[in-house]
Amino acid sequence: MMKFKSPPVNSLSLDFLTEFSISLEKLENDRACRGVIITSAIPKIFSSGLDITEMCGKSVEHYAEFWRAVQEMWLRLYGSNMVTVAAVNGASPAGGCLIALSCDYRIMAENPKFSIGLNEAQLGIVAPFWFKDTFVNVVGQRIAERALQLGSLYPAPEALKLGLVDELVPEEKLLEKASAVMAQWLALPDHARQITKSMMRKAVLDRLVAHREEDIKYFINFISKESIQKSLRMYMEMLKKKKS
Ligand SMILES: CC/C=C\C/C=C\C/C=C\CC/C=C/CC(=O)SCCNC(=O)CCNC(=O)[C@H](O)C(C)(C)COP(=O)(O)OP(=O)(O)OC[C@H]1O[C@@H](n2cnc3c(N)ncnc32)[C@H](O)[C@@H]1OP(=O)(O)O
Repeated sequence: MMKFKSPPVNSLSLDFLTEFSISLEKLENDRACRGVIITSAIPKIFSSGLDITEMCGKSVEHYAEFWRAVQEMWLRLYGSNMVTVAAVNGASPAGGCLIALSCDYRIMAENPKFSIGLNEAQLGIVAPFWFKDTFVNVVGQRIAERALQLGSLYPAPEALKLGLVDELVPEEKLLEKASAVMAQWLALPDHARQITKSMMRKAVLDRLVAHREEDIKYFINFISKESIQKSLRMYMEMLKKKKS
């Protein structure tokens, strides 16, 4: 089990992403480890997505390093040979949703206050093609098209209806259920499951691998625009104001 614990909201900073990728690599190379449950140690928050402060007012070099770390995390998680189960025990916007979408199975606490989705459009930014591909592979083209354009965040019951998560359980049963799902998936021979998983995901993974440097350039060019920086600053201010 991997429990995110980066207060206050498990935002995906460069350090967090680097540590996450290293942990995944270690588990992947451990022959005794066949599966991982991903959840959060922070009440009410699974992950608040990419750390917006990493994308605001930093150097081009920093943006490149940060974006490479985001790519690396996704390539490792989406391409993992292990069984991956997301036990979503709180809010899961944007990059948090990407992590859940990249797992093989998603169980969410049945709390309508917890929402999940790729809300990038609401911040005035664009979900990259590989976020979009991962989303389409889970919910299909039509739902993804609408959800991405509107930057929708769905409360848990709606997320279930759309197939964005596979099931809802009472919060106190979340880990028990995740373990039961893991046992069910691990009951199959690894090689058959792994080859099947790779067959289903390879095209989408290969697309980023083939365009990785180009994608970094796109990101830098996009995020460095003054209009985008302004949108992000306003969004951060809005988050802070919401508190007061
Ligand atoms: C042509 C172009 C083609 C292609 C494009 C190419 C590239 C693409 C370019 C860009 C794509 C970039 C992709 C980004 C994906 C992301 O993940 S963006 C992040 C989106 N995340 C969010 O919108 C979540 C925002 N947060 C919240 O909604 C709430 O904080 C949350 C519900 C998670 C928790 O609420 P609550 O418990 O009330 O906590 P607070 O809101 O009070 O937050 C506590 C403090 O944490 C700070 N914070 C929250 N989220 C973030 C974050 N994601 N990053 C950094 N900091 C965050 C918040 O400001 C509070 O700070 P404070 O205590 O006030 O100092």
